[in-house]
Amino acid sequence: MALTQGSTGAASPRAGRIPATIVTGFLGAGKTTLIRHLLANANGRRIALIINEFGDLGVDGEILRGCGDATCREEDIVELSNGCICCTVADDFLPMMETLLARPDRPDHIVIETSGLALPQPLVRAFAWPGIATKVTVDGVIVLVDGPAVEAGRFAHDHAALEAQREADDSIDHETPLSELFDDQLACADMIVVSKTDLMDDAGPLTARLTAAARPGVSVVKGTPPVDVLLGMGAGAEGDMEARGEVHHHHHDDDDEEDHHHEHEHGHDEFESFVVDLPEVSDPKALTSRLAEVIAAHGILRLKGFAAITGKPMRLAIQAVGPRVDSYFDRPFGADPRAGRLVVIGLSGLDRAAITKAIAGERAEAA
Ligand SMILES: Nc1nc2c(ncn2[C@@H]2O[C@H](COP(=O)(O)OP(=O)(O)OP(=O)(O)O)[C@@H](O)[C@H]2O)c(=O)[nH]1
Repeated sequence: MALTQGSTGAASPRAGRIPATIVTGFLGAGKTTLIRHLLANANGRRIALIINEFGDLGVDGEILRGCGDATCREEDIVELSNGCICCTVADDFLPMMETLLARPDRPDHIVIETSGLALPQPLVRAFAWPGIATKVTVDGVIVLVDGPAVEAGRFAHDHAALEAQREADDSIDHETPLSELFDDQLACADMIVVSKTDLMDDAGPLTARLTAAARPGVSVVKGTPPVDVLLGMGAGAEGDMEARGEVHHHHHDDDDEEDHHHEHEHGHDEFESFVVDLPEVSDPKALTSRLAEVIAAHGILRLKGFAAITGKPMRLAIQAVGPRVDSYFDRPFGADPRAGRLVVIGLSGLDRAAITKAIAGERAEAA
């Protein structure tokens, strides 16, 4: 493959740059689902996958490794487990990219799944850094939008309504970071994919709203677009940051572009996540209804992981977004210990002890 040549640095600036697609979107918007679709339909492209986990449990990596697809090779999945990319770009992301690019079997395409709470802008900007800019280009930023959630106003992006709300009540501020994050995601998008439209009566009004909020010419699509639509956009996003809401808020008159610490007010401290170990359970239905109760009682935004069910060789994958709990058997435990793990994500202030207890209560009940 041509890309492995020219390592002495004589290549022209554009030649041989590996396209990288960034997949972003809120918690549970469907990023992992879209990436599985990409991997399963890669059509011979070698895709390297970078996953920016939120929290300390590599659940998305586990889910993707569980896909059993031959194109989904273990060594092609790299996890960044230090949380928000924008805080760890220099220490974590850039060295990892350099390692990836130094491999003899360089990928044809790189796909990066950001954690549901990271801003895309700092990540895109990292591609303009020396040492990376000549080797990789951002092919496109795909923003997943959870159709039913946004339609229900859970991640409102209507500034006028929000300002009115803030004027009325200064104490409401945990909504602001969510809406800002949402706006920032939309502003950076090359394509917006609305997921879960199968659960909506009519996605038309939401699609129209998103089209109006996005940059001109950005397409808003429903469901699962073909891979050739998702990859190969050729956006060169790292060279186009002004158009993408880069300076939209915080410290926009600060010239020191490399001072990432000045951009920390984007709200990821408003969230927390923790891991609950889950011993084998006997009744999967009791488990999922228990989890639904815990989610409702504690305002949990996202819960995912897997469980061991007595008598079943397969892991029970568990996915909850808001009140909806899905479960399915994804793959055999194999050599892994037969025990479950769940990552719990919510706004800061989760009552960890009570949640852990409530989830363990299931164990006592089911036994
Ligand atoms: N009904 C329906 N469910 C979907 C669709 N897309 C995704 N889901 C479900 O929504 C849940 C979350 O999907 P994921 O792909 O894990 O979302 P994610 O954005 O990767 O989640 P985080 O990484 O936690 O932010 C899973 O249970 C999916 O099966 C869709 O189009 N329709």
